[in-house]
Parts: sequence; C-alpha cells; structure tokens
Amino acid sequence: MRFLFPIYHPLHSSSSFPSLLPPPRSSSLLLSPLLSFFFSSSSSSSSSSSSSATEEASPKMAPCNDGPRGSDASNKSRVTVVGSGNWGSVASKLIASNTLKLGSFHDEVRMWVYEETLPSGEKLTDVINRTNENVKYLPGIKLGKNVIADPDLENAVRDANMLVFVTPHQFMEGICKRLIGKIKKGAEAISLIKGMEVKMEGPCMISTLISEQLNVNCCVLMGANIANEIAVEKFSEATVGYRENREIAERWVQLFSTPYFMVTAVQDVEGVELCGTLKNVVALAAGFVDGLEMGNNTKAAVMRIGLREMRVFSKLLFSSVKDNTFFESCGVADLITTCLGGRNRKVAEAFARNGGKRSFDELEEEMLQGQKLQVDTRVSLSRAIDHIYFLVFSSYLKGVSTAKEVYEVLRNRGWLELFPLFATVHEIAIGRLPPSAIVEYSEHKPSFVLLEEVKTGGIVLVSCLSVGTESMGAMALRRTAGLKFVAGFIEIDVAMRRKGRRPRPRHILKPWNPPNLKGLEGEELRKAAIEILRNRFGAVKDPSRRLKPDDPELKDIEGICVDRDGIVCKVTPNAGLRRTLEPEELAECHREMYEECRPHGMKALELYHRQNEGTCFELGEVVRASLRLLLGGGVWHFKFTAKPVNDVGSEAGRTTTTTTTFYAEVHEIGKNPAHASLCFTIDSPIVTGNPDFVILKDGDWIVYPYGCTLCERKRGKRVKVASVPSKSEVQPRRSSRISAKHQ
Ligand SMILES: NC(=O)c1ccc[n+]([C@@H]2O[C@H](COP(=O)([O-])OP(=O)(O)OC[C@H]3O[C@@H](n4cnc5c(N)ncnc54)[C@H](O)[C@@H]3O)[C@@H](O)[C@H]2O)c1
Ligand SMILES: O=P(O)(O)OC[C@H](O)CO
Repeated sequence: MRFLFPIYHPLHSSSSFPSLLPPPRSSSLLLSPLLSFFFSSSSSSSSSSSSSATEEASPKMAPCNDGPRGSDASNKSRVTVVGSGNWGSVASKLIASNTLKLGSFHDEVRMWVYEETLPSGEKLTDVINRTNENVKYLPGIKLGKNVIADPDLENAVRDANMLVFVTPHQFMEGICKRLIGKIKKGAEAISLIKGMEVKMEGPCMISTLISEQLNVNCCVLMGANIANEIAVEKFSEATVGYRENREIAERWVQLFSTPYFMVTAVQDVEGVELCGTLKNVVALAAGFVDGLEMGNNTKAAVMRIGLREMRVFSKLLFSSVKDNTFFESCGVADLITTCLGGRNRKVAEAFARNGGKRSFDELEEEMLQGQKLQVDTRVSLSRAIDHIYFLVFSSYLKGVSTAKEVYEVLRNRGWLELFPLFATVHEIAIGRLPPSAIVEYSEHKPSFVLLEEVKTGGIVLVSCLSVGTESMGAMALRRTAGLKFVAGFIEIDVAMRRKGRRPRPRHILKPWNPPNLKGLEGEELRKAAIEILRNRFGAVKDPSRRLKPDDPELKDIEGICVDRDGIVCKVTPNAGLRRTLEPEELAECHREMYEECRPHGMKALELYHRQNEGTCFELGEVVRASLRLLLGGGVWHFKFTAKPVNDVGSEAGRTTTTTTTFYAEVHEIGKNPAHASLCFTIDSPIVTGNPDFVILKDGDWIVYPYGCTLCERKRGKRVKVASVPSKSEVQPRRSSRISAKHQ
C-alpha cells in the first residue's frame, strides 16, 4: 500500500483511497464575481465541486474538472511559472497536469527559464522544449508537453493571469524590477520561494516584495516538499497561505492539487512564508548535529528548539501569525523533511564533518550537482553582475543566506539572545564559532521563558529619561519584544543630560512603584534608581556617579538600554530592548500607538464623560475609570485639541489652537484591574509642567497639566502666553477618585 492512512483527495474523487472526509461542497464559491477574471460563464455553470479554503486548515475539496474543455478561451486563466530550477520544474509539472484537466485554464503553462548554455553548447530552453525535460535541474522527469520554456521574462508573463514565482529568493528583487508595469491587470501571484530580504527598513517577506513591487495580490505555497520526491509522484502535502481572499486561495489549491500532492489553505501568509523560510536555518543546525554524529536525540532537540524559535520569531515579526500554522505541512512537516533529507542539512553535515574548514560555497558547489551556478561568459553585463552578486553574496543554499538575514534582524532588533539557535547557526556558518557550538547555548534559554512571562503579566523594569519616553518605553517594548501589552512599569529617571545645564529632575512615578521610589524626586530618585541597579543587577558600585551609556558597570546588565542623551533609559532584564530606537522608529511608535489605541481610549473617555456630565476631573481619574470600564491594560493614546486658554483662566485671554498630543498609558499587574496603575505623559511642543492634569469640558475635551505654562512659538522662541491654574486653584466639583492602586 502506498499510504499509511486513508486519504480523500477531492480533486480526483475517482481515487481509490477511501474517504474519511465529508463530500465535496458545491461550487457556489467558484461562481463569485470576485473570480470572474478566472472563470468563463461556461465553466461557472459546471456542476463540479469546489475546494474551500477555510480559516482552519482543512483538506481542500477541489473539483475534478471545473468546466468543459471547450470553455471560451478568452476567459481562461493563463499560468506562468517564473523560475525553472529543481522546484520550479516540479511546480510546472504539477500545474501542467492540472491545466490539462481543468476547463478554466489554458492548457499551456509558460515557464520562464534563466537561460544557460549547457556543456553541449545548447541553450537550456531549447533542450527543455525539445525533450520536455529540464535536463539540468530536474533530469529524467517529463514536465508535460504543455510546459513551454521561455527565456524572455517579459514575454513569459505578458498574458498570464496567474503568476507562480519560484526562483531562489536572492533574485526576486531584480526580477520584480524587470516586471514592473509588465504584469497583466488583475493578475494574481503566488510565491513558492523560501527566504526573505533584509532591507534597511527591516525584514521583507518575498510575497510582500512581489505584492508591493508588482501591485498584485500574492499568496504563498510552502510545505514539506523536497522537489525530487514530488517529481516522482511520492505523496506529500503543502500549505497555501492567503491574506484575505479565500476564493483565490482555493483557485491556487485547485491548480496545484494532485492525488500525490495534497494542498490545504490557511489564512496566514506571513506564518506560512516564515515557516518555509526559517526551517532552512534549523536544517543547518540539524546538519551540524549529523556531521558531529551527536545522535537522534540531539537532532530532535535542535529541531524542537528550532521550531520554537521559528514560532517566536514569526510572532514577534507579525502578530497576526497563527500558532496552528506551525502544525501544517509548511511548519513542522517541512521542518522535519528538511532536517532529514534537505540540501541544507546535507551540506551543513559536510561542513561540520570538515570541522568548518571548507566553506559552504565550496561544499555546495561540490555537492549540489546540477543545481549550482555556472558562470556563463557569454551572458550580458547585467546578467554577469547578477552572477557575480550571486557567487559573492549569496548561495543557493537558502539556509546559509537565510541564517544571515535572520541574524541581521535579530541584531537590529536586539533579539540575539532570545534566539540562541538562529544566532549560533549563523555564527557557525561564518566560522565565528565551531560547529560544536550548536549545543552550547543553553545558558541563554531562560530568555524565552521570561519573555513569555512578561507577556502574561510579569514585571518589566523600565527607566525612562524624560516626559514622553515612558510611552515610548512601552512602545519600544512592544516593538522589540513583541509585547502586546506591557505588563507593568517601574520608572526611574536615573540621570540627567544636556551639557552645561543643571539637571532638571523629572519623574513620572506609578502608584504601584516600589515604596523606595514612590514620591522621590531628583537626586533622591536617581540614587534610589541606582540602588535598584545595584541590588538587582549588581551594577553601579558608586551611587554618586552619573551613569554613561558605555559605563563598564552596566555592561553585564542584560537588556540595558542607553538613550541618545547618554542616559540609562531602560533596563529590561529579559524583555528584549537592547538599543535605543531611532527617530523614525519613535515616530512609528507614535503612529502605532495612535492607530491602535485611540478608538479604545476615546470610547472609554466618552463613556466616562457621559456618566459624569459637567464634572471636572483629573485626567488620571478618567483614565483609571476607562481602565475599569474596559477592564484592560495596554497603552492608549488620546489626542486632544487644545482649546482657547481663557477657558482655563488664561492671564491674557489669548488663545492658542495648537494640537496637543497626550499619551495615556494604563498598566496592569496581573489580570486584576483593581491593581492597575496608570501614568500619563504629555508630549507637546507647547505644554510644560508636572504630570498632574486638569480636564475642563466645553464642547470638547480640554486637558492641561495643572499649573502648566502655555507657550507659543514666536520667531523660533517659546513665549509664554498663559498659565493654567494650579491644582489647588481648580478644585473638581465632584471628585470621584478611584484610587487605582492596591484597592
Ligand atoms: N528544491 C526544492 O526541493 C525546493 C522545495 C520547496 C521550495 N523550494 C524553494 O523554491 C525556490 C527555488 O528553488 P529551486 O529548487 O527551484 O531552484 P534551484 O536551486 O534548483 O535552481 C536555481 C535556479 O536559479 C536560477 N538562476 C541562477 N541565476 C539566476 C539569476 N541571476 N536570476 C534568476 N534566476 C537565476 C537557475 O537558472 C535555476 O533555475 C527556492 O526559494 C527554494 O527554497 C525548493
Ligand atoms: O533541500 P532544501 O534544504 O532546500 O529543502 C527543500 C524544501 O524546502 C523542503 O520542503
């Protein structure tokens, strides 16, 4: 028997496999107008069954035949495969077998070939078209007579409605550039490429690159798919990841599914793509273990840790990534197959056997027969540059370049210690560590645990420099450690800055701060903060000293972060912020905070306001009340327009209409809202003052710090225009104080 378990394969319901699954659904989804670009009216009226991509992955129920073969040719989908390597050729074979059967596709499948001259002197394209075999990348396998090799990229894609991208990822940027403006309007794309690009702005998934550059929707298809095995029709599975349009995902499922290639769809493009990408790094680790003959238990351990790093990394990069995706073919199955039988594993094993003395490039060239680059001296200059780039900077061995790319991300985001396996693999690959280091990182392991603890309500110690940075601290944490909500803060303002100026102590203390910090200001606060550093981290032996960014005493504190002004601005022993955010990132944090949190905050404020009509509150109370109403922690952002200052008793009766932005943060310790604390900071070019606030209502919210000074900019200078009354002058008419702390 070929399979150990019964399988219903819907595309071929005549399959001899017994069905365990429900019968195929009707084809109603295929009739959707959304798919009109795919389907002719005749094919729509087909009585065949449809596949249905569901949010939860489920075996697809694609029709045997989605329309009569005689469908109107003008409405049929044309498929082009961009790429013709080992997997590209197998993908073309799979697709070609289906386009012959499915009425809504043109029979012909175009396959773009990166032209090469074979040792015989013939062009690879000509040989493929003559023999129906990719003699270089998939020898011995007939692709199907309807696969037409085309060396002209622009020509190959011109008429395609469905584009399948399957080249080594390093080439995609160049390919996309060439294709801008050349793609048919309304075309759909899918990427089979395992890898990612790391740009200045951060990591970029290949599907995103394709979508953005070519202005197309792009799904992904990944899975446990060693091409040579699928080429000889050994059973395997794959996962299509889609963003929103599940009907399009179904169409891809239909195009790829065969009795020996079972495709399911999940609504998680990033998750699927990251699985396919990151498992290559783990496969290198597995190869090192094999090369060192460490045995199966060690290999399994490396795979488990690798899977965990894959999941954490993916979720930190994209909060939308779903856990279930890791149980699909693209996840654990691809990880296993690659760690058992992939090329990455194979070359990594040889690397370790050679004690890391022979480079990956050298081994790859020697071992991956038929799948390595041969520089063609007759290629054009741009091709030659591509070749050189390819030889120098990249490798067919996706794992090696992906390990480097992942490492870049980890380093940029301060996550290196959170991902010891990923980091170690790269360091071994570049010769910085010996292969044996693959099992020597266990001391870093607690980082994971603590990261997760933080997520579920642990305490993060944060020290912030100045007004505004506490919000940023929260956002920075969210960015660098991927925390959805910051569980709690202790803020300490440890040092002051600006040369030549007397340090101006500021403090923003949380009600739940440890007693030794509460109410402290200035020098006292600084000393207390240093005490924390001393006691908790064993740093800062001389408390009278000002801390510096590169202070040797801070060097061993995990997670220390020093801000641009040279102030220790954050200590997160385990949460992951290892650097100061760049200005653009700060701006991004502001934006995120605004977009994500504003609706909740405004809703809460409005609700509270309605319940307390005409009352004058402290902002803190409103926020505390908001917290109670929403029963949640988090970081909320409020934006207020400052009203004429005479509303709050301006001296001169002058007005200012500058928009002022406040950030209100609500922190939660554990899940108990009664233990919530809050802080709020003001980030405004016009308002200075201490962090107590008054709100007056006059058609709109007006929020000012008590006793603040309102200024206007005149000829570049700040000029005082009004003072807001002090707290004692503005007594709330009705105080509904809710002591947020430890009630
Ligand atoms: N091979 C597999 O088993 C397998 C399985 C699943 C996914 N994948 C993924 O599919 C993608 C393609 O891999 P593959 O195995 O088809 O390729 P491959 O490694 O077998 O072949 C490399 C391909 O790159 C082409 N190439 C060389 N220089 C080029 C250039 N300058 N510009 C454009 N193309 C150039 C070659 O012509 C060849 O088609 C990769 O992302 C890989 O991770 C591979
Ligand atoms: O041979 P590898 O290591 O490139 O892996 C091949 C495929 O990605 C397995 O799914």
